[in-house]
Amino acid sequence: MLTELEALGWGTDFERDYQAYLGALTPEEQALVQPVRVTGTGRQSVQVRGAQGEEEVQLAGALRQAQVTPAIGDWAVRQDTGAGPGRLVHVLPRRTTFSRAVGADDGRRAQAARQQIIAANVDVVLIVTTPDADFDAERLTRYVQAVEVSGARPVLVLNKADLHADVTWYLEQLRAVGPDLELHAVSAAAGAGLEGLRALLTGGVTLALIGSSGVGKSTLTNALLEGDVALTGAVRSTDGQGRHTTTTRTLYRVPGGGLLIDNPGLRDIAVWDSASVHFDDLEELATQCRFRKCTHTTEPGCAVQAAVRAGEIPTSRLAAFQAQARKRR
Ligand SMILES: Nc1nc2c(ncn2[C@@H]2O[C@H](COP(=O)(O)OP(=O)(O)OP(=O)(O)O)[C@@H](O)[C@H]2O)c(=O)[nH]1
Ligand SMILES: [Zn+2]
Repeated sequence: MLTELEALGWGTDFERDYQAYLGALTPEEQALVQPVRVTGTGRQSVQVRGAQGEEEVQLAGALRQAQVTPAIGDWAVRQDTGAGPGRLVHVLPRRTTFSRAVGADDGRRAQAARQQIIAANVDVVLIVTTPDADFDAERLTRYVQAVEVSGARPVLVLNKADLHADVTWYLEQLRAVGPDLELHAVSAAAGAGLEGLRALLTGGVTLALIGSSGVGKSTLTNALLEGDVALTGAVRSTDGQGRHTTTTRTLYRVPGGGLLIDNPGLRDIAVWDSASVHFDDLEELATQCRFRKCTHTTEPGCAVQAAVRAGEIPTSRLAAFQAQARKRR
């Protein structure tokens, strides 16, 4: 049996970072905090879920000052405030991130450009396509690369398989896109082939869907969630000062297990900028390399190479990390 936190995607990596955070607190302070996952985001507040259930919380002043913006899927630290809703005091390092540059072309200083995280800690991304005029193997290859760079695992899904008696040609094309990738042919509308996708959602796996408009992402989401959600659930509530607030919940628990993020920004893969990915996990690992200026190529005692060899980090993600580091030098 999974604990409530594990069912939300909690694991040893987050536990380690959380313990490190606790280490800097007094025992009195430690007693006031719990880990929570961000399930919805709004202008002034975020929706979180932890062992105690779901709640809307405010950001601590220190987080605002540091311009830390919790993203959907983030693991964060909630602190009791004594009365009323809690507040978020810390965001744990992200394992995977999808981000895009914002503010770069709004006519103001280029330095004002910053990264907006679209989603954090996604484990598996379904790249959805259809056996029709939308099918484009080259575009699918770019999707696969973008997903690998984020640190998540891409899975190919041919939806609307019911459109043809025989989809063999499409499946062959998809196999060529990623010979090692898991591949599923489904019909979301007919509910066919969904067992294979449900099998991906064991434990606390977090899934997201991408693909062009009209390939059936909403239909697939509804099928996986068994119509169990008020889709694009706007959560209206009243904060500690009696103000009305709205957060948009986009991380859902799937009835049979696992979690699903359905986020408009994530759908719009056209705006993804792989040069702007964050590498919190790799930067943290690099602090354990024997040499401070390790390039993570052939140095002995390289913690990053060790993680790649252990299969914890995809090679493509390390390559993207090194390319970004070269640009900075
Ligand atoms: N034949 C067939 N049609 C499907 C299937 N799944 C979805 N559709 C239809 O395809 C159309 C688009 O489906 P959506 O789920 O809205 O697609 P989407 O990817 O969410 O589109 P956006 O919201 O624009 O990104 C709808 O008319 C669905 O009924 C399927 O398995 N077979
Ligand atoms: Zn190294």
